[in-house]
Amino acid sequence: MSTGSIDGLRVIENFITLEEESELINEIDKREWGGNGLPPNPEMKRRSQHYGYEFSYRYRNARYMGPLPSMLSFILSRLVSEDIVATPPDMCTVNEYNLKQGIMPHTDVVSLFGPTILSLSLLSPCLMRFEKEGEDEIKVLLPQRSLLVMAKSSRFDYKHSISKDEIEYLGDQKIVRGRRVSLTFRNIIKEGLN
Ligand SMILES: O=C(O)CCC(=O)C(=O)O
Ligand SMILES: [Fe+2]
Repeated sequence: MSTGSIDGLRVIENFITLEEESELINEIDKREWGGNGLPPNPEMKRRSQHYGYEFSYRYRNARYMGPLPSMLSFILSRLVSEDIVATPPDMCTVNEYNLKQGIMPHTDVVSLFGPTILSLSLLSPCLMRFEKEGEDEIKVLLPQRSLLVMAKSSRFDYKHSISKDEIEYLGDQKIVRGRRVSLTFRNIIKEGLN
C-alpha cells in the first residue's frame, strides 16, 4: 500500500487478484453499456454501466435501480472486512476508458455522494491528477487492480482528473495506458436525491 501526500488519499495495491479481475471483466463485458449515444448519459464519449443508482452527469441526480449485483459481492465484503469502509457502498459506476479518453477535473457531487469515494482500476494503470488552487498538481499512480480511496481533503478540497494521454510519466516511470475499466463505489446521500 502506498499513501499519497494528500490527507485522506490511499492507494491499496493488489486489492483483487488477476483471476478476480478477469472474471469481473468477463461479467462486465457481458452486460449492456450506456454512454456514447446511449442513456442515461448519451452525451458522454466514455461508455459506462450503472449499478445500485443510475447517475446523470447532466442533471446531477441519481435514480435507484436495485441492490448491487452479485458479481460485486466479494468486493463489498472485502471493503468491510479490511476496514476500508464501515458501511458497504450502495452504488457502483463502471467507466471504460479507451485510448484518448480521460475525465475532466471535478469533485464528485458533495450533496449526493458520501464522504468516501472508492475506485478500483482494472486492465490498465493510469495517473490520477489532484489539483487545488494555489498548489502544484499532484500525480498519483493507480496501478492495475489497485483500489483508490478518496476521503477527507482528497475527496472534498481537490479536483481529480485523468488525462487522455496514452503515455505519461511519473518521475522516471513511464506509464503506458491501454483499455482501462474502473469501478467507482459510492454511498448515496438519500437527502440529496430529487
Ligand atoms: O476512473 C476513475 O478511476 C475515476 C472516475 C471518477 O472520478 C468519477 O467517475 O467521478
Ligand atoms: Fe470522480
